Amino acid sequence: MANLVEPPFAGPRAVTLPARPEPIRVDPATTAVVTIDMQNAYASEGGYVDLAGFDISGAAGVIDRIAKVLDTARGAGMPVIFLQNGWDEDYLEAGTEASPNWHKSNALKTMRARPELAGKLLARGGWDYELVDALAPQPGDIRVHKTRYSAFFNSQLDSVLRSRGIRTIVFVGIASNVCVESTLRDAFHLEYFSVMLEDATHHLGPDFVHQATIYNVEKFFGWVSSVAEFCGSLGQLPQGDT
Ligand SMILES: NC(=O)N/C=C\C(=O)O
Repeated sequence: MANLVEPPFAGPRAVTLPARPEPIRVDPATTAVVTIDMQNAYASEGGYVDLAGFDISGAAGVIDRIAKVLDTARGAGMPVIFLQNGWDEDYLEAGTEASPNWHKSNALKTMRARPELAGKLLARGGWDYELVDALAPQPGDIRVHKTRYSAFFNSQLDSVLRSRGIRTIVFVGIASNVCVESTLRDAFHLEYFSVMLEDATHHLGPDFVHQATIYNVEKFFGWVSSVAEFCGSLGQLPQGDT
């Protein structure tokens, strides 16, 4: 078996999470689950990425598996944080033509190509921006707004994590190759340990981009595990014992 990774802040409640390239000790007292952009935009028919022509057929299974992860995390006393991507209803936060976001955002491009959608995609307050019904936040869960691919950029995420003593992040959500990977890379540079649950994420684009993200995480930025391994390891802790 590969060497165990045991961060020095892993305390007495830490469990061993089977992961690649090595198993890693995960302590619920210093770990949070960060759920990236599980909004109608990214996971529902008629949402932004569906309208923009991406295949979202894998999203339904991911929603079910994330629900299991969140139940297990809450039972173990780990914070659950939901990121929501988008902008204000006037799209001021999206930037102007002087921003690469204006040119690269497929939501903005889709709305420019289809004026009947103007104001509907990723606008705070609208259906597209809302989290999918099956992952409605529970009391104690935290919601954080983000305006670019990395959830750390210009958001409250770093403060929310640091103020709770969080050092390890378990990543789930959509899309593995865009916002999950962007955020996980920034997490590495901010000295967080990151674990991506590969079957609780879904990608935008061909399957090889998902595989490339898995490779990048495993080789350079963190650890890769699965929903079954996470729920099996963290689920063995006494419920509610924080
Ligand atoms: N949540 C994401 O990974 N988003 C990817 C693309 C976009 O928001 O346009």
